[in-house]
Formats: sequence, structure tokens, C-alpha cells
Amino acid sequence: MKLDIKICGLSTADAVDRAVERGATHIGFIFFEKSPRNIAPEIAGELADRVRSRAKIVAVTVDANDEDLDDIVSLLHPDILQLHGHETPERILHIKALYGLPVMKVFSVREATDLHRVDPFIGVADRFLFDAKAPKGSDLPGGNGVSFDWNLMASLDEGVNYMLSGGLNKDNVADAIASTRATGIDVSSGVESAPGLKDVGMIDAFFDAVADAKANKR
Ligand SMILES: O=C(O)c1ccccc1N[C@@H]1O[C@H](COP(=O)(O)O)[C@@H](O)[C@H]1O
Repeated sequence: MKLDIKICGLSTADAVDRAVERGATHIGFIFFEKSPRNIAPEIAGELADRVRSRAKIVAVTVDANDEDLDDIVSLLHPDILQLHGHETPERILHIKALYGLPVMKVFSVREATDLHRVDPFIGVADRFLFDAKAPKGSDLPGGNGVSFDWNLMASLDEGVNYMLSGGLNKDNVADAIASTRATGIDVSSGVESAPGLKDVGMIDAFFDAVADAKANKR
């Protein structure tokens, strides 16, 4: 089974190196000022240069304007743009025309009807990411370490290619893989010892748990 693994919200060389050594197919950098994982595009670009040929570089933005996207794209040179805000299909077409990069559009899920919001984006976004809805009062649209009911994903059209995120960690990732058709998994706070602080031991434990889950699924 081919499963993409994205480690998101990276900000140190140690964590970038360990994530990719352990098999991360994607690494993500957060460009959102309110996030404890927010990073300057210049620094993210330097970190990405360490691993560029070995993992896809993902820029995570939230309703970013063209000026901010210009900075991020020119300094990070991402492979993929993850749009984690309220971007419309029209906005995504504009962004794709500007940069020629694949877009992964994020939807937050609490109930089955949330999955229907994907329909107008099919054929527009290149891939989808389903995350949990942010808890009331949170400043962050993602990176909250909360999960949703993965059984809801069974009602999604089988042709939709998606990654799964939201509160994944070493203890629940096997269940997430077993109970969905996700072609990728994405973790941020589940490999942190404190908000924004990635922990290489927790990254190791996460990859160990994924390896066990894949072995048991064969
Ligand atoms: O991590 C953040 O701070 C963040 C900020 C703004 C948008 C997205 C963010 N993170 C994304 O959230 C999901 C899930 O994170 P977690 O594993 O539940 O902590 C992941 O896709 C991150 O890219």
C-alpha cells in the first residue's frame, strides 16, 4: 500500500532531517502569523533545501493574498500549495494560473454534510485534505490536535484523492489508516512536545506506528 506521510509545521533542521530520514514524503511549512509554527519564508526555504530532492515541499497558507504568496513561492519554491482557509474555486484557479503549482485544498469536517463542500472543487484542486473543525475559540484553522469521526469518510465519492489530518498521533494513526481510504496522512501537533516544538522521538514513534499499521494491513 502506497501511503504519503506529511509532517507539518516544521521549523528546525533536526526535525526536518529526521522526518525525511524516517520516510516523510511531504514536509509542510506554516505561513500563518497566529500559529506557533509560523515561519519566515527565507528560513523555510533554507530548511527545505536540505531535503528538496527527497520530499515534496508544502507551503501551508490561510486565505493568503497574492503578495504573500509571491514571497512564499519565490523564497520557498514549494512543490505544493496547501490552502487551509476559505479559498473559493475561482481563487484556486487564479492561484494555479499564477504559479503553475498543484493545490491541495483543505476542508474541515464535523458531520457528513461537510464532505459535500468538496463538490465544486473537484477538477479544480489537485488533491484534498480533510481536517477536523477547529474547536470554538481557537485562533487556528488547523494544527489544533483534534480529530473527527473518520467513519464519515465512507460517504465520500470513491474518486476523491485525499489526505487525512486532525489530531493524528502514534496511538491513533493505525486506526485512521484502517478506517479510511486516505492516500496520505498528515500530522503536526501529534509529534510535538509543546505547541510548535517538534520532538524527534515523537517523530520516530509516529513512523514506527505507521510501519506497524502497514504491516498489519498487508
Ligand atoms: O499547524 C498549524 O499551526 C496550522 C495553522 C494554520 C493552518 C493549518 C495548520 N496546520 C495544519 O493542521 C493540520 C492538522 O494538524 P494537527 O495534526 O491536528 O496538529 C495539518 O494539516 C497542518 O498542516
